[in-house]
Amino acid sequence: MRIDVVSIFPDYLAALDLSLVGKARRSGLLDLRVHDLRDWTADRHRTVDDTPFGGGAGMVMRPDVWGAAIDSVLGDDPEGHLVIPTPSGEVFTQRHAEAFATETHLVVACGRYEGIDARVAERYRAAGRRVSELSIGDYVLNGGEVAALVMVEAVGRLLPGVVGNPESLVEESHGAAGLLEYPVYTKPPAWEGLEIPEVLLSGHHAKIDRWRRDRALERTAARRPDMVAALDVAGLDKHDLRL
Ligand SMILES: COC(=O)COc1cccc(COC(=O)c2cn[nH]c2)c1
Repeated sequence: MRIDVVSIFPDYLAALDLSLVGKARRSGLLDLRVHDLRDWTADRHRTVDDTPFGGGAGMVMRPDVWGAAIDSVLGDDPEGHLVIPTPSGEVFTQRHAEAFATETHLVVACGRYEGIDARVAERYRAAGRRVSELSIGDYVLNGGEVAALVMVEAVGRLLPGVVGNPESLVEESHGAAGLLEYPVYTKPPAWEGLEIPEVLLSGHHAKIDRWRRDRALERTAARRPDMVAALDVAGLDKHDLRL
């Protein structure tokens, strides 16, 4: 899989040289290329922004510079999917990460200032290309780079061969079950006077699985009522629903 990230702060993406994503790059599983948007400017000052039509504070990123950059990294690849992190986007979820991990080419455009001229997304949609404007959460960042790090990590770790034990990808928060993760424990069995739940020492796997599912349901109900609403109730037996 190829991912191109375009930013005026390419060094921000240096973290992607580390750990699992870095390993995936070095092993060739992930072809990640980071680009400086200013390489596509045509003026001496390498200008990427200008004042907003209609007035208002702040600056808007120019469509001509972004168009040149995206054309260059998308090339004539019909599979290329343009992803634009933005506070006003659809929420990026594990479902998006799973879908993106099956694709061949993502281009992530990192906006700054007040945003990218809206005609950029419009132009690529009109040209029949897939364009996704995605938010990583309800807060405002100074630019799309942090969101790009989030998305590249969430997608990269799902690529076959990146995570040593694929089993560890299955039983996860926001996984297919749509529940939050249950609490986890390791040695020592007693720490600061705190014990671990007895059932986890029982070796009784059916009871352990039930205990974990109950804790996941409890946590999801307490912390993410929105996820409970989306639960496939039909998939839960009466025992689960007693919570
Ligand atoms: C069409 O899209 C754009 O213009 C994007 O422009 C901007 C402008 C400022 C900041 C950002 C970064 O995204 C977030 O802040 C963000 C994403 N998720 N949660 C917060 C992007």
